[in-house]
Amino acid sequence: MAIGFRHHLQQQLHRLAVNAARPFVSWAEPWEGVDPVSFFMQGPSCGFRERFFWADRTGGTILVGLGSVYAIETEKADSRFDDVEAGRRRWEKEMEPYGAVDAPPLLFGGFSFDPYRPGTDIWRGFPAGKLVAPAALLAVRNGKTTLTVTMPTHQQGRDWERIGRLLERISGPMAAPKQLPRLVSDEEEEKERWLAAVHKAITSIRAGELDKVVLARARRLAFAKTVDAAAVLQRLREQQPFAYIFAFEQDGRCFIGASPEQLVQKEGKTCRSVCLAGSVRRGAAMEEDERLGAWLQADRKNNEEHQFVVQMIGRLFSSVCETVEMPPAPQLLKLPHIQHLCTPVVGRGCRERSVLRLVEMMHPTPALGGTPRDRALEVIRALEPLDRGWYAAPIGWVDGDGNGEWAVAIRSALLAGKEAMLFAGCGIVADSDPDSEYEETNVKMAPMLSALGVMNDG
Ligand SMILES: C=C(O[C@@H]1C=C(C(=O)O)C=C[C@H]1O)C(=O)O
Ligand SMILES: [Mg+2]
Repeated sequence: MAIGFRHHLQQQLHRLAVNAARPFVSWAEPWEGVDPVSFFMQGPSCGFRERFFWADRTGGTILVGLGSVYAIETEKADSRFDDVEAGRRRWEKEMEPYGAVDAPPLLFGGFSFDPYRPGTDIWRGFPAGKLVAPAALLAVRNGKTTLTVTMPTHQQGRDWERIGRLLERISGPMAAPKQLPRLVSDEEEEKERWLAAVHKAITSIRAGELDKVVLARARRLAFAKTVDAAAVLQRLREQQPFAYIFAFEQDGRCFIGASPEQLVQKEGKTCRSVCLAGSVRRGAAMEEDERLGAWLQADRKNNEEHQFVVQMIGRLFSSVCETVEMPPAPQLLKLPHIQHLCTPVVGRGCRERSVLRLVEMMHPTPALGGTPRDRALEVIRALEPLDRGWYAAPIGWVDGDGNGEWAVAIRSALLAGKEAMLFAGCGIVADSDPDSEYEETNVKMAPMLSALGVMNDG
């Protein structure tokens, strides 16, 4: 079956390439029975140096990409969104899609949190902005799986060889992801220093210098062996069913996570977002859990944290959409380790053509930066010693029409060889208590710790 399929694909692409008027062609073909994580796993052994994984909150859309046939990368802080959007438009013109119409080729991408802050070596390969068109894309939508292969028309050799290998391997018996290695060290920023930074932020807020700022901290884990991204991905999929599961890997460095937070989705003229801020842990028994949830919904400090996000996203959607709908009071979003205040927002009659424009306007929302935005970014630069890299920044995909979905890359870790760097932050407002905020960041690291096999929470 694999040989027949491979031949068929190659013939289609060859025929298209010969007649194509544009520099790239793609062919999409239904391809049932392939597991997305197994597909992801095959990347390195087939010679692909880039891998991408995306599953939306419902698990209804799963996108897995291997390789890179077209990439847009920018380090320009002032123009990064323009650069990336210009690259997307160029892509739209240079690309001829054929085959199954419901599976168009797309670009995976990500941005750094703060391009004005000098980057450190740990985030090598993760620039201020990047979009990549994979050579092979596996897409699961509405229960149907398709493979889309994208090739430059002038030269198909190297990537074609890799795809041939991929088709061969994926039809054979599947290996399981590697076992997770043993933890050998665990370092974090000194707790007292972080608490002092939070204390300073509270003082500035009470002095009226700003309303809210999000401060983050990191934890560096070292393992006895290399951490297999596919194994972590598999566990995240099992353990975090209502989160966006994402992975963005290049040259063996993989940024991975399970984020509950949608930044923005655009589908035609409809756009959606979720305001997420205000948190408490889950209770051990149902009664305690409900009590904590009711406390969160009534708590003034958490509601204040939340309202800054609602105001900003509501205002922004109103400026680009004809109508905006949102519930009058926040709902509870319950995840395995944590519960949040949550306000979904829907905008109709959106005037922007590309989701990337919406990403640009929205990042960073007060859920990850603060209010007012510029003042909060200054406070983060002054008080946070961390290089956030792509943590707390937009990650997602866009297609040739400008539709796509982006999440905020939180509950995440950067995997590099035997090391994993975990990140978590929390919204500081006038009524914050440093010790409770510290505890909140611990709860937010639990999903990644559990996926890495470091925390056993059954
Ligand atoms: C910053 C993070 O989470 C954000 C902060 C929240 C809060 O402070 O209550 C809640 C959800 C997220 O918007 C994180 O998980 O690292
Ligand atoms: Mg909070």
